[in-house]
Amino acid sequence: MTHLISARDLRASYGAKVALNGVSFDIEEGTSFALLGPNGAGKTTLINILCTLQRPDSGGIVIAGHDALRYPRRARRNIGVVFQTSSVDDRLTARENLEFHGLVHGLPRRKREARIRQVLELVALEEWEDDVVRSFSGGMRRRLEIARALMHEPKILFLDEPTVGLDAQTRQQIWYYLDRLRREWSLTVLTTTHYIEEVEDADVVCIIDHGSIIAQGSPAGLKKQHGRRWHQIDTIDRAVRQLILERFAGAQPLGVSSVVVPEESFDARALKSPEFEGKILEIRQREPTLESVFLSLTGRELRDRADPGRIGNGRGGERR
Ligand SMILES: Nc1ncnc2c1ncn2[C@@H]1O[C@H](COP(=O)(O)OP(=O)(O)OP(=O)(O)O)[C@@H](O)[C@H]1O
Repeated sequence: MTHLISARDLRASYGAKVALNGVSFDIEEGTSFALLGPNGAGKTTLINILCTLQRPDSGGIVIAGHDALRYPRRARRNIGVVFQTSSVDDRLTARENLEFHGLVHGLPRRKREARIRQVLELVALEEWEDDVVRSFSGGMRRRLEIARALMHEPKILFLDEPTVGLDAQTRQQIWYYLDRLRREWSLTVLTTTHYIEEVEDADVVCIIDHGSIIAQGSPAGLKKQHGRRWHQIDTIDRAVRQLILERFAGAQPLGVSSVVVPEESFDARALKSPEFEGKILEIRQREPTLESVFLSLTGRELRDRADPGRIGNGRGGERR
């Protein structure tokens, strides 16, 4: 097994504020690795350190076999980065932005031309290559940023909150292109997000809170190890729901007349009592979610959801 990225005991602080409190992990080649955590957890600090923009107070990083703290340039050659805030030049065309990035990385003309065609095709921006970026939508800009980050053929792509500020449909597009990169280009992709729905398809999810990693594993593994099972109870009206909310510890309302109850406080016999006769429509068991993993590890909910109304993992579907 090849570790393309290894981080050891990374620590960083801003004055008295500790942003990273001893973070260690390994990322295998070809993996999609999602760093999930609430705002202020330390995700941006970690990305900045990994892409050699910021030095940690202590710790070590090896990227593609290079000690990134001693030889940042060597490490950097292997990395493409998409930052949280837009960094493309909106006075230039899409092609000019890519051309400029290729020049900075010293790509010869022929190689540059071929690579520009390749990355524009990947993010489906060929038709707009000669348009000025100022006229692009938020999603098109983000796609161009992904294309630009790939110009110098890095092995690793870092993306800091790649979908923040985009609408639901555009977020799906971005994930479609990132999935394609992983499938077709075998790239190692590290993304940070505070949208729990967006990490369901990652190979490895690393949950970070208050500057420390609190759990790491595949989404299925994390759910199995830390998730809670719930029972969804559909009732005939709000009044019955209220009764259940008062009776079962940790119960939460759902929709108009349903309620979810954690497995440990669920009591099937109580629901068969005369009090509830004819008032319960259906009882279903719900599998653990990553939301419940976060809740059981931190005692808090990761409330800032991408789209509270959406069911599912928020990916796939839209192509362009
Ligand atoms: N330049 C800075 N000066 C002082 N404190 C900082 C600075 N940058 C980050 N912090 C603090 O360090 C902690 C980690 O911040 P960081 O930006 O790495 O978290 P994050 O998980 O990326 O959150 P967000 O998604 O909001 O950017 C936070 O408490 C933040 O307030």
